[in-house]
Amino acid sequence: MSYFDTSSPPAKRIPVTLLTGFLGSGKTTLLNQLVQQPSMSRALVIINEFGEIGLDHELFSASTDGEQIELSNGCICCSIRTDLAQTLTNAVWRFAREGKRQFDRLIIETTGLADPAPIVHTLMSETRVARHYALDGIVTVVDAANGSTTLDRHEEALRQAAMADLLLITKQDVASKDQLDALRQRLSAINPSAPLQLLDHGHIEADALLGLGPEDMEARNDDIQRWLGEAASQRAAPHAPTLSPNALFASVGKAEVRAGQMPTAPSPDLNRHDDHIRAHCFVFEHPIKAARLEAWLSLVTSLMGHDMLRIKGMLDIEGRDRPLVIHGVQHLFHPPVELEAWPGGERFSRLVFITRDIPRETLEMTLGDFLNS
Ligand SMILES: Nc1nc2c(ncn2[C@@H]2O[C@H](COP(=O)(O)OP(=O)(O)OP(=O)(O)O)[C@@H](O)[C@H]2O)c(=O)[nH]1
Repeated sequence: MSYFDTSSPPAKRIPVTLLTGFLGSGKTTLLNQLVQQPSMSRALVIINEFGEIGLDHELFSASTDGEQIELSNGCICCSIRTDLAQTLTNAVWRFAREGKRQFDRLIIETTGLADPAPIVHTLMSETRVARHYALDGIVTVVDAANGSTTLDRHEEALRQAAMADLLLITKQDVASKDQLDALRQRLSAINPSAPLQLLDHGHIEADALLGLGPEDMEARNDDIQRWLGEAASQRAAPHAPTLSPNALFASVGKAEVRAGQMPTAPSPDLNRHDDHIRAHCFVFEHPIKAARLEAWLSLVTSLMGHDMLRIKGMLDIEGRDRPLVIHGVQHLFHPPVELEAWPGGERFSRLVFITRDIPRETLEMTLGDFLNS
């Protein structure tokens, strides 16, 4: 499949929101609030539990119209992926009346210990699932009081934060201001492209969680900038290391950019526990040759896919007038989306990578080699 081929846009599929977050972070509390809202009235909810007792199932007050299914005795990220695929495939006819599907949106609440990646793979690469469903966004809930400790101790929590399209911080009422500030900074360093929002006992407009992928932003050009992250809206400083006459490189953290400083790597202190996870932003001033970038993406994602947590980009491709938006999770890419116009009239390519244990230099050198070959 070409990363840049927009000739046959996919048929409209059921958008899926993956709701993740560590144990006790507040996922079910949020779901309980969400399903009361009108925009969720035709949502099907799948709750994955770990262990034999379906506690969440009992705590969850089902919406009046929405439906829910419980998957238990395992975690969808590992042992019951096949169950998930089967459940999703069956749901299309199981929740239908007179040949009409009764839901038009799906929310999957994962267990607190789930790595989102295998679930995303099931959604995007299992043919029978991908035919009906499309990932809309990954929403990760982080507890303000325990979040930092959890990120220190649990790789799963780090991956959940790194892969998110939206980060929601819960329990601010029981956290100190210092705890909250430190967590915000840390999350921004781990995943500069995900907006952060505070949640009070799960209260939030459901719409804030929907349409997080580029497809829905086509009509809202300004949101693309947010989707890519503030980091990606910054052109590299004039003296930033140069890849080639055509390419400038920057690796920036949201905090630094917000403060209006020069783009630099996040400070070691901020990232001391998260050394493995890094966000890298590449900025290119001149049009890119599609075949070369595609060959490079294909190589790096096949060699390092597991550690290439997210890839987002808005590209100026040679021969195209409009911006092309790409969006990948590990080695899987959503169909590319062509936007009507360049946001803010600024025509240049931005690529953001959130990686685990992939040094900036590796990306920088190989990308430079491919683009200049
Ligand atoms: N103080 C406070 N408590 C909250 C908030 N949000 C959730 N909680 C509480 O945190 C506890 C855990 O919330 P849940 O919604 O069950 O968390 P969960 O992520 O679904 O938990 P698991 O199913 O174990 O992964 C519950 O007692 C909630 O009432 C909040 O904003 N403030």
